[in-house]
Amino acid sequence: MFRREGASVDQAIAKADTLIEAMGWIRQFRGKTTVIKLGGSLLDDTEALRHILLDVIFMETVGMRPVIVHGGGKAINRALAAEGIEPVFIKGRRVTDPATLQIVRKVLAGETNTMITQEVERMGGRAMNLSFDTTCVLRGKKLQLEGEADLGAVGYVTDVDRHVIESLSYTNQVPVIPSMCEGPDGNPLNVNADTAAMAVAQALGAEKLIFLSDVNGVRMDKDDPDTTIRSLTSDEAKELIASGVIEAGMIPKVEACLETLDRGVGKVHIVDGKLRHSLLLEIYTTSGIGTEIVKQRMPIQ
Ligand SMILES: Nc1ncnc2c1ncn2[C@@H]1O[C@H](COP(=O)(O)OP(=O)(O)O)[C@@H](O)[C@H]1O
Ligand SMILES: CC(=O)N[C@@H](CCC(=O)OP(=O)(O)O)C(=O)O
Repeated sequence: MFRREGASVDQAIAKADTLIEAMGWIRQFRGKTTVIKLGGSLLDDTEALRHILLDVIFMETVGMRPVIVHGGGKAINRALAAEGIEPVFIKGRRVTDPATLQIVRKVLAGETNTMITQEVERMGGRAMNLSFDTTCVLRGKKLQLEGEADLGAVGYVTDVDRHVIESLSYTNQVPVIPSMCEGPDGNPLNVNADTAAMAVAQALGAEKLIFLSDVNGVRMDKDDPDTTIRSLTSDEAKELIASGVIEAGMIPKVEACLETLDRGVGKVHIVDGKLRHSLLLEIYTTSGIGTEIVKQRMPIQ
């Protein structure tokens, strides 16, 4: 005879309660675009990546419109080392000579882009790679940092083909975009992935831009997770860059946040992608997680 187990019914009710609780924030973000920047620091961690992509598939399934922009700095460094090429960075940007550019293209627009897209599909989602080599959606110009040496084939995005990206979102596919753009002469330029994500978020009028990295936000001591700063204003962030507290790969990330805020987005978050379900936590908790950067702090009433 069939007998219901009390405990399993209770569990099922708890799960149903969770779904109902989620309804508010699903409604809030349904039909809205969230740009997720996936740092190369995370892409090596298969478990973390799997959980992030599951969150992305969930978001897409409930009608949010996630768009992935990814880097791959660590994988590029490995591929360069295999060829005996020493990486050189200026203010967090890779100096990109022709040999380096070839490797960046193979790793970013080729291997990494394909791997993320295939992983989404393998887990039951639908994704489309919008790589420089397949469907180019980012165009730009060569970047020259003020007072710094020539960076080579490094660019910044000036034009985003939002119609291609949106048409994928509207047909329930997750666009996956590597951080390279086409220069004015039709040749590829290497773009820092944080700045590429910023450009995409602005062009799409995204509701949110989330930087997923391997750290739980901006820290006073970059090696000490207990020194994470929960909230920073633009001015405070600039001071931390000037004083050297924010360095290396965190510089372009924070600069991208500042520029996004300057264009009218209310808040940008830097979140630890290794924390399980960090994406969903970021979206449905009021205070968010990681470091939030705001233009100005609201006065306490
Ligand atoms: N003040 C800081 N707080 C946190 N991380 C920092 C800070 N300054 C430098 N970093 C470094 O920035 C790294 C994140 O940037 P990056 O390596 O480019 O990551 P991603 O691949 O996610 O873009 C961290 O792993 C950390 O080593
Ligand atoms: C110009 C420039 O620096 N391009 C970056 C692109 C990849 C990237 O930004 O990857 P992360 O997100 O892992 O840092 C590079 O070559 O490393």
